[in-house]
Amino acid sequence: MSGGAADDKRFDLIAIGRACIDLNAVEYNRPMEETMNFTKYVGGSPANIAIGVSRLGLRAGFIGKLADDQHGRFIKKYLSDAGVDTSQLIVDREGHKTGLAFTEIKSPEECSILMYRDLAADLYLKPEEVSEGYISQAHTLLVSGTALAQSPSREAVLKAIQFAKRQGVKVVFELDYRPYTWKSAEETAIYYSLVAEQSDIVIGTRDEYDVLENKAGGSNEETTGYLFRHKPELIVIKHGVDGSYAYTRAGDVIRAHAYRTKVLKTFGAGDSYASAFLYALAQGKDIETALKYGSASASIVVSRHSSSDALPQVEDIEAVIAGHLIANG
Ligand SMILES: Nc1ncnc2c1ncn2[C@@H]1O[C@H](COP(=O)(O)OP(=O)(O)O)[C@@H](O)[C@H]1O
Ligand SMILES: O=C(O)C[C@@H](O)[C@H](O)C(=O)COP(=O)(O)O
Repeated sequence: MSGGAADDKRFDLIAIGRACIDLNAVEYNRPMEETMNFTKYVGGSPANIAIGVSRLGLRAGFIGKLADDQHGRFIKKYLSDAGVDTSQLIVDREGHKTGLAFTEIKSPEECSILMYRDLAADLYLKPEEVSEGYISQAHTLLVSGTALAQSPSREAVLKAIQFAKRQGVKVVFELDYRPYTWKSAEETAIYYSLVAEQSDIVIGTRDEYDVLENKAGGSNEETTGYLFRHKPELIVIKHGVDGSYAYTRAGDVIRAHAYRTKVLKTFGAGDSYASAFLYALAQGKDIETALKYGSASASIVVSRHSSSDALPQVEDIEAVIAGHLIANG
């Protein structure tokens, strides 16, 4: 994955999946039952990642489906203003709705998300709405695991991956597991492993890899031993505030620490991490540096209110890395 001056590609990264609305509690340190005010932001993991890489200077596009309503139009404008190409954002004509995520900030350690995703428009993206020509214009296709939860979005994503492989576009799989939309653990593991085995890079938390492998308490060694028998060349496994590891097919293991910060809430960490990590790789930085970019970006976002508006600029990330305050280090 690389950008650069003599580049015949139009995009560094195209993300596929959901673009939704986050409603983040304005009153902190309170249960949802007592929260009266929420601020509206664009949300949805792949949308956040597209916004994140665009804010860092990469050329990003998005493939997805939006509700034909005020929320859908808000999302499209926000993505477009953030520099993300929205030409492949299809407007739903069948009455489906924008997915909503209400966030609860009980304490900096205790956050949760209450999702309203019945009939969410993003899950109705159809295979015939995915363009091979569009995907061919990117270095990287970023796939979100949640988009595999239901048909026809599932088939649309599988087709996008087929196109990417045919066009020599790298596939990055962000596991992005949201239990709400899946029917069973077995179903999730089948589709997660199917896609992970075909991807060039896989990014997820330790818990998400356990979902992929349909077992509890798995180890990074078991996960990498399994996935390196397939396509992946790089596997990133995140362990929350305890940091993260990158494993390469060549056998390197690189550890990154989390950066210490004043945490407001924990959600948004994963999307900011993925966007800055992928940005750094696209800039040709080594994996150790890319992990630092991801960790630094996440430390910034967990100290701010949103997961999208809060995504940082390159200078903010580099200032954190230069400041070098490591959590649990
Ligand atoms: N409390 C925290 N303080 C600082 N950085 C954090 C904190 N929690 C997570 N991070 C950073 O965000 C990264 C991703 O967090 P994690 O919780 O594993 O992912 P996700 O948000 O996808 O569940 C971690 O590897 C770490 O660098
Ligand atoms: O992914 C969603 O639909 C909600 C997100 O927009 C939300 O901000 C969030 O939970 C981000 O999660 P994370 O980056 O995986 O922590």
